[in-house]
Amino acid sequence: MLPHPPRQQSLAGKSSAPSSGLGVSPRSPGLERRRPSEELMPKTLEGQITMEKTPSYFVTREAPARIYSMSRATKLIVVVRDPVTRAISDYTQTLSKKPDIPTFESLTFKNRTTGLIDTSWSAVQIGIYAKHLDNWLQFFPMRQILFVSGERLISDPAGELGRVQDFLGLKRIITDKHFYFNQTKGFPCLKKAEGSSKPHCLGKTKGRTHPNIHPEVVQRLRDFYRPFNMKFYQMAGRVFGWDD
Ligand SMILES: Nc1ncnc2c1ncn2[C@@H]1O[C@H](COP(=O)(O)OS(=O)(=O)O)[C@@H](OP(=O)(O)O)[C@H]1O
Repeated sequence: MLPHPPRQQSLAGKSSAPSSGLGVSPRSPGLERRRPSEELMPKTLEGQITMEKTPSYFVTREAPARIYSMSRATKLIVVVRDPVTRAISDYTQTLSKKPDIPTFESLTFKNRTTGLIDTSWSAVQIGIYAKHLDNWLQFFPMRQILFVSGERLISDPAGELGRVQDFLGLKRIITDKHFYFNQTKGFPCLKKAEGSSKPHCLGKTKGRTHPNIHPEVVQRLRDFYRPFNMKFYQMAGRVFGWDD
């Protein structure tokens, strides 16, 4: 027998495997979190929400049809950030695992002289959000998709999570009171971790220092993404302000 379909799905970011989420999930009543890599999706009972997080789904061509055939009522949450910063972040993550890879600049351009961008490089490709969203809209209406601003998640975590809770039809349990800004980490952290009375920040792999990229390269990428960003704002019904 197939497991009961999850009612909620979350897709964002870089990694291709299901992962434990952003670590900011004080337990809401009825919110279950499991890792499908470890066990099958559990049955979802009345009043419960089942959640799964696989960042690469957002950019996987087959994912919308597969999720739709499992449950067309699935709600989708995607964290998006400025695609230029995202590409640099993606590169930084790869570099930390494989220090011998070519420079960011050489991977970005197909032809450095003409400034032609290599759109087949995944770090560039993933940031073309409008294109990926198009795929999802073939199956799911916009009202079932929530885009969370990666920038606001840092500057106003409670505000962004307020939107998430509303979208899921949950009471606003996570508020400003749950966060503090950790100066050392340079990011918001939880005052109390789940099931503990101690503060909790995300790990060392979140919030790494990015390498300095030549401003000309950054500008060329900004110009490249601008039209896609504009299209994306229109489709998503929210201006993320990446080109201000
Ligand atoms: N509170 C808090 N603490 C630390 N980091 C935070 C936080 N909120 C958002 N971020 C941003 O999350 C980025 C890492 O998320 P990833 O996209 O790599 O996650 S995942 O691998 O897809 O699970 C990470 O990107 P980098 O700065 O490039 O490391 C952060 O900018």
